[in-house]
Parts: sequence; C-alpha cells; structure tokens
Amino acid sequence: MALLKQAKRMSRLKGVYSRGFGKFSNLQQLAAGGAAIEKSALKKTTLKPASEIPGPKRWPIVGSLFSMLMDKDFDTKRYHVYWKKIAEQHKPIFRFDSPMYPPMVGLLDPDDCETVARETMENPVRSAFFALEKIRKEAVDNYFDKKSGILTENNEEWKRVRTRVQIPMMKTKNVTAYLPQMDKVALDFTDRIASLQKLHGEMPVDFQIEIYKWALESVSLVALNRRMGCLDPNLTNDSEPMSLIKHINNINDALNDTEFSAQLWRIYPNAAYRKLQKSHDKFLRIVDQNIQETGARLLAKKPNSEDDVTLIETLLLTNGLTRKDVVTLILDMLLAGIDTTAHTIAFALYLLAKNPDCQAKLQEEVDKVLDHKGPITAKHLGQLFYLKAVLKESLRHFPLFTFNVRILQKDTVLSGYLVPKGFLALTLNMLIGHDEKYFPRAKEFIPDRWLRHKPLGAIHPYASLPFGLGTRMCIGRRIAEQEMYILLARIMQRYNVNYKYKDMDVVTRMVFMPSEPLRYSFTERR
Ligand code: HEM
Repeated sequence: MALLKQAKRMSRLKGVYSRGFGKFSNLQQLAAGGAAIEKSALKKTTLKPASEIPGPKRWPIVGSLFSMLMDKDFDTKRYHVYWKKIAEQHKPIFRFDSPMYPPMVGLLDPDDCETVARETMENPVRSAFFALEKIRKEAVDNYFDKKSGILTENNEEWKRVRTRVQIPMMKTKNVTAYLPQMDKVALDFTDRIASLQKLHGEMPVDFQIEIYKWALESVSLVALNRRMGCLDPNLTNDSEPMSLIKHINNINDALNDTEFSAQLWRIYPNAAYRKLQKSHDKFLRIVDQNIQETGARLLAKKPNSEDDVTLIETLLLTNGLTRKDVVTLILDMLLAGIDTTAHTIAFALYLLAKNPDCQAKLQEEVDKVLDHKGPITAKHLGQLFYLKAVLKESLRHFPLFTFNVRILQKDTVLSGYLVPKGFLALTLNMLIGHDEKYFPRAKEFIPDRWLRHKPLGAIHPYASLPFGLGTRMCIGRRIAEQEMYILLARIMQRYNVNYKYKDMDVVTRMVFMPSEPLRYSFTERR
C-alpha cells in the first residue's frame, strides 16, 4: 500500500507516469508487484508472476533503492558496475523497484529484447529526461507550446512529430546529400590533429573537446544548415561554437544529476535543475537565432527542384510541423548528436590503437577503396565493410548506454515470467554485448565477427543495440554513422594512432564517456 500511495503521489506530480501506466487499476497491479494479474492465465500455464522475479532485496516504500545505495559497488559515475553485478547474480532477468519509477525488469536474453521491441512496436513509450520535459513544458514564455520534443515526449505527441520527421531524417538520399561537406569537415579535423601533434608531441589532455568540435561542426551541417567554424585554430572560449559546446556539456551533466538521483527537483528546483534550466535557456537562444537565419534564407530562395531543399528547410515546409517543432527537433539533434558520436570516435581510436593488427587491416581497406586525393563518395562508403565492422565492434565494447528502456504496453512474457503492463523493461545490451554466450571471445576486439561470413558464429540481431530498438530507434543513426565512417576513414588514411597510457574504462555523463584523457599520438603514414 505504501508503494501504491507513493506511486499515486508521483503520478500527481508528473503526468508522464499516468500516461505510461494507463488506467489507475494498472497502478494497483504494479504496486502489488504483478501478483494480482491474470491469475487465471497463470494457473493454466507454467508462467511465473512478476513478484517472483529475482533481484536485489526490496524494502517497503524505497524498493530496491536501499539495497543499491548500500552496495559497496554502487557509484553514480559508474552505475553500470552495480547493474553488472546484479545482472550476473540473477541473469537472464532481474527485478528492481525504485520509488521514482515504475517497477523495472532488467533483461539479459536477446530473445526478451526482441519480444520487447515487438510488443512495443505500436507505441514505444520511453521514460527518460523528465527534468528536461518539465523545463520545456513549463517555460515561462510558453516557448514550446507545452510540448517537449521527440526525445522526451510519448504516445500521440511523440507519434505526431516522429512520423513527420522519420523519412526526411532517415532516407539515405537525404543523408548522403551532406556527404561532401562532412568529408571536408573530416579533412579539416585531420589537419587539426597534425597541428596539435606538432604543438604537443601527442594529443593534449583535452583532446575530447577537439572531438566535440568535429561532432558539432558535422551535425550542424544537418541541424543548422551551415558550418559553424568549430575547427578554426583561433577559436576563442566565448565564440558561438565554444558556447554551444559548453551549454551542451552543462545540460548533459545536469541531466545526469537530475535523472540518476533522488529527483528532489520534482519538489523544489535544486542546483542540478537550475543548472539545466539556465544552460537550456542559453542553448535555446543560440539555436533560435540560427533558425531565424535559416528561415530568412529559405524565404529568399526559389528552389528549382526538391534537391535544392535541405533537411531543415524540408522540415520547415512540412505540413503538421510548426516552426517551434523544428526548433525543438534541432535542440534534440544537437543534444543527442555531439557526445554520442564524439565519445564513439574516441573509443574506436583507443581500440584501434590497442589492436594494431585491426588498425593495419582497416588502413589496407581504406587505401584500397579510397582514391588518395579525391572526395569520399557514397560508393566508397558502400565498399568499406571492415570499417563498418570496426564501429559495430567498438560500440559492442563501449556502447553509450547500459540499457534501452520501454514501458510495457501490455502484459508480456519475459524469460517465463508474466510481466505486467506498465513495468519498465530495460534491455541491458551493454552486458549482453560482453557475455561469452552471445559473443565468443567477448573481451577481445574482433571486428571480423561482424563480417558477412560471421567467422565466430551468427550474432543475435537483438544482442547489441547501440542505437536502440524497434520503431523508436535513434533517428539520427544514419547521420551519425555517415559522420563517423568518413572521419575514421580519413584518419586511418593519413595516420597511425597510438596510445600508451592507462587502460580506458567508461564513466557516466548521461552517455558513457572515456575515463582517461585521450592522449593519443598520431604519426603520418606517408
Ligand atoms: C554514435 C552515435 C549515436 C548513438 C549510439 C545513438 C544512440 C541512441 C539511442 C540508443 C537512442 C534511444 C533509442 C531507443 O529508445 O530505442 C537514441 C535516440 C535519439 N537519437 Fe541517437 N545516437 C547517436 C547519434 C545521434 C545523432 C548524431 C543524432 C542527431 C542527428 C541523434 C538523435 C537522436 C534523437 C533525436 C533521439 C530520440 C528519438 C526518439 O525518441 O524518437 N542521435 N540515440
């Protein structure tokens, strides 16, 4: 009953819970740990109720939170270590209850991940980024018309936007239109590496910021329709690109603190919430100004054909999307599209440096496929099979998230348990990706495992899901992959990369980031 009261209070505090949970009767079922559901169904089958799912000890009101906070391995900056520990104790499924969320089930069997993708296909509800949602919905000037964008919205509002932006953002032709510009950005970045190497004898301790600049410069081509000048060697700290990087970093820090905490900001605006609000406001101002300029250019332009219109212009002209919808999407693209690609590149370079044979094999492929002087084309990218395998293997080793989340939309059978509608299903792909059962020689970096002939055996399609799952998979995936393929190809074409410091691990800042400074050393190949 205590948990029920708590859940009722939370649902008053936050509409998203009631949306996720459906009717009140479901809340009662959830509070009862699922034991009450479909008793007749359970009697007739061998299915077990959710109340019997193993997991850390559950306490009244605080659920499993107390067990987690008391655990010697729990650390908010490395929370995956704790998940790994309980996953190993209870796999293939465990239950975790927290007063801030509906009850959760952690899934470590790819078949269960597939079931979740299928069962939530129609309405893939994700519970995340609550503080960001609140800030946008409660903006004093009602800038966002009480909407918060696809990153945070669910149900009908998410569908309204996602169905309209899906094709423009995911269609191959639309993404390859940016390939020549992305290639120029990648070439500029390799020049930047050359000057940093000359200046410091290796990459400086803040090389991660340099990679953020590449990421912002690349994604801005699509999101803001222009080059920002991030790779200018004389960039000052108060420049527009550096301000954007600073605000986005602050937003991600604050999101981490508002999301993975006791969420006191729901009761009063604590420091993390105020930091999020302030940085988001400044971030919005810069992006809004940019969109005004894009809109003005669009009005001045008379497109002769569909090819003349860029992604943002297409979206501004799309029926059913308002200008504010487009601005919000751009905010989300910038928020979701910088740390993600930048950290993935950082990890991939580390793994290549530590695996010189793989690096040599990749260079051989790049030399064979790319014309030394000419631009990279879509045809080239289509032939870089090993490069794509390197990124997949890199994302298996170092995904950006421990899990993907869905709120179950109906009672669902997972690993022999009948899990009630309203539970949070966490597909723990980071841990599945490190499991010998699904990836033989899991600790080794073996890009070949992803090649067509699958030398280490077939790979379950739901075992490694770095871009998420089902109909709510990352909408920037094609853009991200293209940016990263081009950059890695250009770096490998020109340099050998080396790393001689402490082994790299991950720390959490909304998405995982490298634990060590990226002091790589690049030597020219020719
Ligand atoms: C290495 C690069 C990236 C990775 C690994 C990645 C991963 C993800 C994941 C796991 C999700 C959640 C999907 C789910 O719930 O099933 C997601 C959502 C999203 N991503 Fe990415 N992402 C990357 C880059 C990007 C880029 C470059 C952009 C923008 C251009 C972007 C924009 C988004 C947006 C807007 C969403 C929310 C989609 C929705 O809820 O409908 N991402 N991403």
